[in-house]
Order: sequence, then C-alpha cells, then structure tokens
Amino acid sequence: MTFTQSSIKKTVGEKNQLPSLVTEAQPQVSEAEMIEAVKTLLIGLGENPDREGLKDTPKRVVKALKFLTSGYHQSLDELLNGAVFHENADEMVLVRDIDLFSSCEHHILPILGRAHVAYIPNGKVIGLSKIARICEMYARRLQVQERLTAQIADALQGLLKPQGVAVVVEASHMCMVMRGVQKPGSWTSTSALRGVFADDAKTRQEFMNLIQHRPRFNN
Ligand SMILES: Nc1nc2c(ncn2[C@@H]2O[C@H](COP(=O)(O)OP(=O)(O)OP(=O)(O)O)[C@@H](O)[C@H]2O)c(=O)[nH]1
Ligand SMILES: [Zn+2]
Repeated sequence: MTFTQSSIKKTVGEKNQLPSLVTEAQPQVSEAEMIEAVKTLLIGLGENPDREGLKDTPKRVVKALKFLTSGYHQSLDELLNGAVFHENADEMVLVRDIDLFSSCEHHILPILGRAHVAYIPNGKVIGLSKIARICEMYARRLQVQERLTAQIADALQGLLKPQGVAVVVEASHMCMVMRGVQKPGSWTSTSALRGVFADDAKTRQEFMNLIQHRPRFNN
C-alpha cells in the first residue's frame, strides 16, 4: 500500500511553517450531504435509517466525526496562546502518559493510546499543558501512528528549537482488535527522536528509562 498525499493541501493561515493537512473535498461538501451519506451507509448495512433509534444517528455521526477530526481546524499559534517562555533551563522536561484518542486513516476506527514527550530546552520552555494540546491537535485527525508521532516531535522542534525532542507513542488500534486480524492484546510503539536524543545514546537511554519508571503517585 502506498500513502499518497496528492489530494492534500496546507491549511490557509497556518503559521510556523508546519503543514496542517486537510482534504481538498472538505469545504465542498455540506453538512446535509454528509448526513445523507451516513444515511446511505446505514441503508447499505441493512438498517432502516428512519426507525426511531436511528432517526438522528446520521446527524450524530457527522457531529462525532467532526469532533474526532477537529484537529484539522486548529493551529499551533492558536493553541499555544503565547505560552512559550524564555528560561535558562537545560535539563530534560518530560510529560508522560498523555492519553491519546485518534482515528486510523485506513478504517476510521479508534487508535487508543498514550504519548510520552520530552525535550531539552535551549533558552525557551513551553507551557506543559500545551504539550498535551499539541498531541491532541495531531491526534484529532485521520492518522497513522508513525506520522502522529513525528508531527508531535516536529512541532516542538519547530517551536522551541530545543537541544532535542523525543516522542514515544504507545497505542492499540481498534482496526487490529475489533476486526481484521483481531489481536486485542497487541499494541504498537513508535518513536520520533530529534537533535540530541537522536545523536546521543546516553540522553536517549535516560529518556527511555524515565518513561519505563513507574511513578509513585497515580492521579
Ligand atoms: N503503519 C501503520 N499501519 C497502520 C496503522 N493503522 C492501521 N494500519 C494498517 O494499515 C493496513 C491496511 O492494510 P490493507 O490490507 O489495505 O487493509 P485491510 O484489508 O483492512 O487489512 P487488515 O487490517 O489486515 O484486515 C493494515 O495492515 C493496518 O493494520 C498505522 O497507524 N500505521
Ligand atoms: Zn485501521
């Protein structure tokens, strides 16, 4: 299978030169047409979309899908809200166990997992919650786990120009659990290492040790 990006374009107005991908077709389809398409799907599945329980389902499905892909309409500038601060810190900052809910682009089924994100500052730090928000922005798109992982790393690298960034995503793909090969226990780990995390084995190892360490608290 090849992954083609020929039908995608950059979101107008996205700053930071980080591409946000949307389909060409998106603005040309009305909500009514989307609702009608879900109705067609239900009929194709042998259902009666006019029965009481399903009457509002197409509308709900469109609303849910729009929420689950709302990351297409966010920009880094907007979500950062200026929360990048000058600071002389130069030790590793790690935010781990960030819950992720994404959707696989092959089946539009959930990818459930978590991200661990670390960086070593180089004169600038970012509001901690913004790291989780960046993860969410890229998760709320149709994704493959590898690209999601790389986008998080590249966003931080672009914003902070740190000494390095490391991102690990661990996730279970419902398309491998509920259908297809049906392997409920399986999960996939992907990493994206930039700067010193890619170049220096000791720094990388410190990060790997920290994400494996069980914290003494659990909130
Ligand atoms: N690399 C990668 N593959 C993914 C991801 N999400 C889903 N896939 C895989 O994409 C592939 C699509 O393969 P196809 O053979 O075209 O689709 P399929 O017939 O539904 O495949 P099966 O899942 O094996 O039944 C599958 O192997 C999925 O497991 C992801 O995030 N990264
Ligand atoms: Zn899938």
